[in-house]
Amino acid sequence: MSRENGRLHLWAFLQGIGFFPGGWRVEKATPDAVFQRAYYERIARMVEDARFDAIVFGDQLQGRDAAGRTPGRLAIPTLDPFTLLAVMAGVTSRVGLVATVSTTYNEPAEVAAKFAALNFISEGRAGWNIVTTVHPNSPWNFGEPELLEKSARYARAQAFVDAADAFWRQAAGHPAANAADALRNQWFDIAGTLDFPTSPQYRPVLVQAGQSPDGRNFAAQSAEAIFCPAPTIDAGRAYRDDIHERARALGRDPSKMLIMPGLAFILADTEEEAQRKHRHVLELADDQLCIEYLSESIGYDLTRLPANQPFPLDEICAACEFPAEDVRRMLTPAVEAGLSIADACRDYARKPRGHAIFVGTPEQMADRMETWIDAGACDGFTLQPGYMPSELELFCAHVAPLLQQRGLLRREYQGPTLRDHLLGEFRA
Ligand SMILES: Cc1cc2nc3c(=O)[nH]c(=O)nc-3n(C[C@H](O)[C@H](O)[C@H](O)COP(=O)(O)O)c2cc1C
Repeated sequence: MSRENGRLHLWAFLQGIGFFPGGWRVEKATPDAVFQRAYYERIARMVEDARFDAIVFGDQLQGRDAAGRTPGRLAIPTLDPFTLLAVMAGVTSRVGLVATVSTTYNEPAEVAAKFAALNFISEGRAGWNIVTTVHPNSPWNFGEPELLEKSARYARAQAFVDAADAFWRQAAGHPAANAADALRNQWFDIAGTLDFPTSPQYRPVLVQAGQSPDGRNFAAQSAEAIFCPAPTIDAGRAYRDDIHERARALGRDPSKMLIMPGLAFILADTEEEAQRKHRHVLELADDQLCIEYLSESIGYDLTRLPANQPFPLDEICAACEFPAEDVRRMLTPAVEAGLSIADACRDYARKPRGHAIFVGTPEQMADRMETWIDAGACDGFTLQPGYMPSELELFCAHVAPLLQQRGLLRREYQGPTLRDHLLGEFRA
């Protein structure tokens, strides 16, 4: 990678209101803005000025109030990523634009065509975070009773991506070697009828976040950038080594895939002030909200249970919608520690989904990022602002310039496409 491109990659994972479940209640938060075009335009310009590689939007296919379990307070909707990214493309010229899209509840020709559109109108800045959908309520929105089993979801994902790739290659005038396979499974038959001009990036950058063996193999096979939760340097290094080993076994060059662990953050001028802000955002998630939050993550209505008692593990595992063994593994430590439901849910809401959390000053955050990069724990970070937009603003204004001064982050983009930002070289 060219030095001018920096050693550290930055992606902004934007979840509407931010990372912490109580974040939308912070005085500086602007939850209403997630419905306004100007908000997305401003964020896109800010992130590009700070020289991020890309902006990413997630994908939630489940009804958040399914089974009456998670009433209104968690139900802040996520808007369609393609629409938001098209708006952002209109006010920027370099930053990458990544939409998360499921391969379990879409069809390849349709998804390939949407990404082709985003890639054209952004002049080669599109990326696809490929997910297989984990929430067990999602199938209800697609007329299906239950989620496909995980290895079947990943097998479908691989065939889906092959078919989409055949579409993009054919559209770019380079029929894929595997086009025949794609045609055989009857998923792909329209690209040949289209006459596309050449795009500066023939297909979107492929992104993945597999954790299970099936998921990691899929990521190692297909992804150019990979998200993961990594709470410590050792966890990051172990994940990166594992993916690199899987990639080598598949004949891929590991230097062509970036490992980007999630990093949530709260910033302030002093460490004490940052700690105070962190405590405040945690306090804003009251017991009721924390119990609803964990309820949604395991697919079981914990609000019906006495909050001052421990989890009745057998009762929950017999009825929860997520796989019982995963839920048992997740809740057992709290039961063994003798925690009440309220305390365990509060703990969970403090560290959502196992991601690393940084609380401190811009200088400390730059130090920490540099340490992780130097230790080979990652190639960059998928940043998840503690709440929006103020924490992202602080990062762009104060941490990004420090990273640039240290030669870690590009001062200028080296090329026009998202793939250029990842690899520091032009690859058509
Ligand atoms: C940073 C990050 C963001 C993710 N975003 C989404 C998302 O928006 N939608 C989704 O269905 N899954 C999302 N996932 C879940 C992954 O796709 C994946 O299912 C998860 O990491 C577990 O891996 P496994 O599928 O191999 O078990 C995300 C994971 C990570 C680490």
